[in-house]
Amino acid sequence: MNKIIIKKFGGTSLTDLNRVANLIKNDIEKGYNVIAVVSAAAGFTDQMAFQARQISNLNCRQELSEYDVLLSAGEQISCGLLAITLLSVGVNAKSWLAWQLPIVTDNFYSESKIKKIKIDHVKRSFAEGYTAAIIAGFQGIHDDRITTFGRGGSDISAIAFAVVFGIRTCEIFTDIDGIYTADPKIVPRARKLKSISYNEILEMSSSGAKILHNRSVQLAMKHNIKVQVLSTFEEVEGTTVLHEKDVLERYLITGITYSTHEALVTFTNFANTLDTLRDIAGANVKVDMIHGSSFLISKFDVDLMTKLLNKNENYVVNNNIAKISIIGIGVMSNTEVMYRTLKVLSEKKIEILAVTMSEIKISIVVQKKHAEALIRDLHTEYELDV
Ligand SMILES: Nc1ncnc2c1ncn2[C@@H]1O[C@H](COP(=O)(O)OP(=O)(O)O)[C@@H](O)[C@H]1O
Ligand SMILES: N[C@@H](CC(=O)OP(=O)(O)O)C(=O)O
Repeated sequence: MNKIIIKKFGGTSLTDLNRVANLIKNDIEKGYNVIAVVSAAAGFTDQMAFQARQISNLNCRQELSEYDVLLSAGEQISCGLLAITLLSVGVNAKSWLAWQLPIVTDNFYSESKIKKIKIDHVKRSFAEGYTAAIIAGFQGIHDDRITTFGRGGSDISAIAFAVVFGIRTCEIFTDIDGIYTADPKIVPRARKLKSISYNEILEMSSSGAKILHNRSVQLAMKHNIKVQVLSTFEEVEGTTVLHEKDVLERYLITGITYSTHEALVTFTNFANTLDTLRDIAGANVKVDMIHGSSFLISKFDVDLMTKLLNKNENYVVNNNIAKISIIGIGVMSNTEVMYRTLKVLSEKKIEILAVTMSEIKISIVVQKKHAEALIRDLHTEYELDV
């Protein structure tokens, strides 16, 4: 059997099927077989999620199971369209949905984890002369029901296929030519990184950088898979994700990210805060950055929290906040980073609503209206601008 290459195409790439098909065809002409993991076309999953949330808060398992049926639809469309495009340019391609292989997961609808992937069908198809296997990303099955892995989860599918096929490299194709020190849509002078460590990109993706799903990075790190982030539209060197010891460049700060997906909840009666936090955590709501009598939760969980706290009115919810994270190995032990961060905040007269630190990340919560300019100012302060 030919050697296999794994390529994942995100939603932003699938707007140009001919380009994607050409990238796959080039590898096949060089003698490889290709496993192409696909997402839904950009915006499709968002639109489905929006429609579902107009109908329901999706608080019960049965609804979440149906939500997964809906959310996984876009990947099926991409599979069919890409396979037809490949066949039309002479590539012997075949598409595979999760149930056909199968990709077996646990039963946590909308946040499921892969337990097992059966690869016999794909192997057999290559043996029969197919050269491209198009796999629907982001989806699995549990007891004959469709599951999904969490938004952005087709990166997880791609790395999982690299693991089960024993392939050491996984190529992630997107609309940008690599990982930058900040989102270039916000910081036009952001710098492209040649390489980045698993730990740093893990912190970046957990703190709002969309570029890779954090669980895909964990999986790649665990199985020693080199991840390459590449552009679908430009043939240039991308960014490689690897172990810290193999990273070439080193800056004081590796990247700055921001997220507006959280709400800041502040209790006016501090005495109740601990009991309340216990109840919230017991209801499976993730609590982040506890700061005095304030804490962060996902905006999606605000309704659930409000229901849990129906008798308690001693709190306020602020939805107009942003969490800015400064990431770099050893940021906490280097006092210079905190000094320079506080200097920028005080010069710009920006109030800190909450702050946390770890050895690799400093996160600060500020009013959302300050966030984008603040990221640019911090980026300049740390001499990251190109
Ligand atoms: N540090 C960063 N480096 C590169 N891109 C970033 C970064 N932070 C955020 N992004 C954004 O991530 C986008 C790619 O992610 P996404 O839209 O989910 O792609 P895909 O559809 O391929 O999965 C880029 O267009 C870019 O705006
Ligand atoms: N279509 C899914 C899965 C995914 O991974 O998408 P993308 O690769 O475009 O981020 C989503 O939008 O969440």
